[in-house]
Amino acid sequence: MPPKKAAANGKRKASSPPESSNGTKKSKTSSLDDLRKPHEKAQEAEDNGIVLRKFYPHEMSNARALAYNANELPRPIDDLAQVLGETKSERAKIEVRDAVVHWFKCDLRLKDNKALHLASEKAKSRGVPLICIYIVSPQDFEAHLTAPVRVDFILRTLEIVKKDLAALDIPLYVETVEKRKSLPGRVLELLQKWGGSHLFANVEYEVDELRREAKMVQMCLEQGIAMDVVPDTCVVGPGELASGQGKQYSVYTPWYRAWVAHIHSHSELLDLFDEPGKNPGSARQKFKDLFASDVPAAPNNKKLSDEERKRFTSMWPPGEHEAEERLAKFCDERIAKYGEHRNFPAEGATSSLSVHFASGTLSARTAIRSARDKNTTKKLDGGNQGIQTWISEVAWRDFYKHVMAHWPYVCMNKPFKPEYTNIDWEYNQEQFKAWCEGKTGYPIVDAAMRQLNHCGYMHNRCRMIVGSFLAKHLLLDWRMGERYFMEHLIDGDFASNNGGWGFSASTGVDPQPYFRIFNPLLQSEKFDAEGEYIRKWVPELKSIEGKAIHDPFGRGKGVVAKKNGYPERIVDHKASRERALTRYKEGLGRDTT
Ligand SMILES: Cc1cc2nc3c(=O)[nH]c(=O)nc-3n(C[C@H](O)[C@H](O)[C@H](O)COP(=O)(O)OP(=O)(O)OC[C@H]3O[C@@H](n4cnc5c(N)ncnc54)[C@H](O)[C@@H]3O)c2cc1C
Repeated sequence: MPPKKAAANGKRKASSPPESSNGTKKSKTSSLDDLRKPHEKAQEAEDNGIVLRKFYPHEMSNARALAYNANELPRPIDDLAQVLGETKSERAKIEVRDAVVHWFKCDLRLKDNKALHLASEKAKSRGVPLICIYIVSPQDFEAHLTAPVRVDFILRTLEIVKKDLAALDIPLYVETVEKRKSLPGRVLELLQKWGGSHLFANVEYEVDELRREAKMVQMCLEQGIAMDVVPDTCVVGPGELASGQGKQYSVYTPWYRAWVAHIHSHSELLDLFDEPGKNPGSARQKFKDLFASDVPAAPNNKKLSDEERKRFTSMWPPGEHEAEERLAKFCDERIAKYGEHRNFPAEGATSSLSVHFASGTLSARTAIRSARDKNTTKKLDGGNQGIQTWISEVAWRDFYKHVMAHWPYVCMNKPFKPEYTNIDWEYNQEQFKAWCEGKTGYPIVDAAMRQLNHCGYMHNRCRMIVGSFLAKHLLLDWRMGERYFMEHLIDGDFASNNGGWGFSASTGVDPQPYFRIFNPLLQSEKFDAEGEYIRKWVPELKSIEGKAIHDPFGRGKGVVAKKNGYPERIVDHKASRERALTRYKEGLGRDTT
C-alpha cells in the first residue's frame, strides 16, 4: 500500500482524468452537499433491509460513487496507507516495553501469518512475551451479516488456536465487546494494562475495518503504542498491479496475467512466514489469567440450535491443521482433474477450502505455493491444466479484494456499475421466501438453496445459477440475495460474495452483459445431467427418473412431484426473461443520481 498524499482541503487530488468504473460516465459532482444526497431509491433499499441504517448512512447517490472513481473522494485504503506512512518514523522510535500484542481477526492460524510472525519477532528481539487477542464483537457480526455457522466455525477455531499457542507459552485472550465503537478503546486499554508497546494486525480490506484501523494507528500513537497493520490475506495486495497506462484493472483476465507475471518476478511473494517462537517461560506466571480465560459461547444474536451445532461441527472441522490436511489431500487426489470436473456439483471435485480462506485458517500464499509445487513446471500458468485452473480460481479471491479496495462503494451497498441502481427491482417477499427455502419449482435452484441452508455452503456453479435466477427471473434486488448468502454461508467473504453477485446480476466488474440470462433448465441438464445433485437435495423428486428430473411438471411427472409436495414453477422462464430484458434496458436508460 504505497502512501498517497491528500490535498490540503482533505480531498484527494485526481491523479488521472475523472472516469467512471467502466468508462461510461463522468462524475457530475459539483459540491459536497450534492454528494451527500441519498440515491432516489435509498428508502426502498432501507425498507428492504439492504442498507442497515442502524450502522450505516442511507444509500449514496450515483454521483458520490462516481466521485470515488474520479479520485475526488479519498479511498479508505489510501487513508490507512497515508496514516501508516506519516507515522512510520514515530512508530519506529517506540521502545518495546513489557509485551507485544498480535490481534487476530480473519487470520486464525499460526503458520504463515505475517502480522503474527512480525509480532513474534518484535517480542523476541527484546525477550518479552507475545500476547494474542481476539475480540468477539456481536455488533460487528450484526453489521456484517456474519452467518451464525461462520461465527460458530470461528469460535471452534479459536479453541484450537488457543491450544496451539499455549503449547508455545503464548496466551490467547478472547473477550466479547458488545458495542463495536468501544472496540478500539478496549484493545488499547488491554495493551496499557499489559504494558504492551506494539500491536500487530493484518489488513482487512472492507471499508469499516480500513477506517477503524486508520483511526487506531493514530489513537495508539497518542498513547505511545506502535500499531502496525500489514498486508497478508492476498498473495498480491490491492493496488500493487496497474495497467500499462497506470490504471487499476477492472477486468479479470488482464489483471490475472499481470498477477501471474508479478508473482513470477517477485518469487518472495510465495515465501512463507514462520510460526511464532516460544514465549519466555515467565509468561505463564505473569499472564496466568489470560491462559485461564475461556473462548466465549456464541453471542445471543448468532446462536445455533444444538442440532445445527452438531451438524456443522461434523461437516466443518475447524482449524489450520484440518485446512492443511484438506489442502494436501486435494493436491494429491483431485487438483490435476479439477479443470474438467469442477463445474459438476454432484462430483465434489472442488477443494472446499473456501471456509478456511475466509477465516484465515489457510493462507492464500500457502495454497498457491502448494499447488505450484505439485506442478512439473513450477509455474503458475504452465504444466498441468487442473493446477493452473485452480490457481486462477484462488486468484479471483485476490481480484475481488482489489476491486473492493479500489471501488470502495461496492462495500457500501452500491453496485460496481452505479447506474444499475436505477433498475426498478422487485421486492416480492413471497417469491423471495420461495427462493430462500428452495421452493421455486426449478429443481436445480431448489437443490442449491437447500444445500446452502443445510450445509452453510453451495457449489460455485449453483451460486451462479441461483444468483442469476434471483436477479433476472425474479427480478428481485440482487442485494437481497447477497445479504441472504452472507447470513448463511460458512465461507461468507464480503468481496467474493459481492463479486459473485455482481457477476450473477450483471451489475459487477465482469463484462457479463445483462442480456446473458442463465437458463436454469439448460444449466441443470448440462451440469447435473443425471440429476444426482437434485435427487440428493430435493427428496420430493427422488423417484423421478431420466430427464424429467430437471422439469417434472413440463415433462410429464407433475403428478408425482405434486403428490410429494414439490411446487410448480413460481415464474415462467420465457416471460421472466422478457421482463428482465425490458426492465434492465429501461433502468439503464434512466438518468438518476
Ligand atoms: C453469487 C456468488 C457468491 C459467492 N460468495 C462467496 C463467498 O461469500 N465466499 C467465497 O469464498 N466465495 C464465494 N463465491 C465464490 C465461489 O463460489 C466459492 O469460493 C467456491 O464455491 C468455494 O468452494 P471451494 O473452496 O471448493 O472452491 P474451489 O473451486 O476449490 O476454489 C478454490 C478457492 O478459490 C477461491 N475462489 C474460487 N472461485 C471463486 C470466485 N468465483 N470468486 C472468488 N474466489 C473464488 C475460493 O477461495 C476457493 O476456496 C461466490 C460465488 C458466487 C457466484
